[in-house]
Amino acid sequence: GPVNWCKDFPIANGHRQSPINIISGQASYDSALKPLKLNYDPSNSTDILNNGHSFQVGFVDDTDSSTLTGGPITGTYRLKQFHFHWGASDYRGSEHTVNGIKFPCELHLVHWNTKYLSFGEAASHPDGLAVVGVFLKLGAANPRLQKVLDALEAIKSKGKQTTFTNFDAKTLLPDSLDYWTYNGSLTTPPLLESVTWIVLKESISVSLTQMGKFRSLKFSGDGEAHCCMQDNYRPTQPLKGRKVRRSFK
Ligand SMILES: NS(=O)(=O)c1ccc(C(=O)NCc2ccccc2F)cc1
Ligand SMILES: [Zn+2]
Repeated sequence: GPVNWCKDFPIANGHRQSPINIISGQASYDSALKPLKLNYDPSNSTDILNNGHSFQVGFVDDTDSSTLTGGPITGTYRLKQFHFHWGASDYRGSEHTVNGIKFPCELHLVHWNTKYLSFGEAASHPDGLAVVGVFLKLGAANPRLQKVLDALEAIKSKGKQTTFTNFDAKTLLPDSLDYWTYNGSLTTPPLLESVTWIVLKESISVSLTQMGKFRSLKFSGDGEAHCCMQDNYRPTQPLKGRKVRRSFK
């Protein structure tokens, strides 16, 4: 788990590790930050996969049809996948926290800079990746999550994958695209310090029942001892002098 990662990935103790606790009062407003532009083509979604530490919905990323532009980044970043992190209880599960507050779940939309040839190549450059983080807050059932959650029946255990087409990732976003942004890393090994983080201020809702569906997944593969997929979040990491900016007054 996270405590041992530094043995195999010394960058775990690096200077721009993620996630972090966002202290809203210390985030400085930057009027130079542009509005986020997320243009996602629903026909680009391809599959949903249980990769043994989360589940992810994959997108075709061989053209600029599902992109992130504007915001704190320059150029065009392509959507590769989205996935979630969640807890065993409703009081933890998010990776980023706000003023010490944990959410039960956090969505990550992962994009890579098209100035590089592929995601893998981009992941090794400081401006290679951009991840949009969205908090999920306990409340009314979120109908926009339902299609994703219903697909989990088919990918209960590690390594399971099924087709997942015509999904519009934009439907998972809150009304406001106000955000905090800072320079960070992947939150799972290889923990590469190549991510411009864009964490939305507004959350989307998730119900207790829907959280139960996330927790019904298994870390384990078929035939292995059943191990519920939960608490798949990394604890917050030291800021080490980084500045967090905000796009909103
Ligand atoms: N939780 S997150 O920070 O949003 C995050 C996003 C993507 C990855 C990933 O793609 N790992 C595999 C990987 C990494 C580097 C190069 C190729 C890869 F497939 C890991 C963490
Ligand atoms: Zn993630």
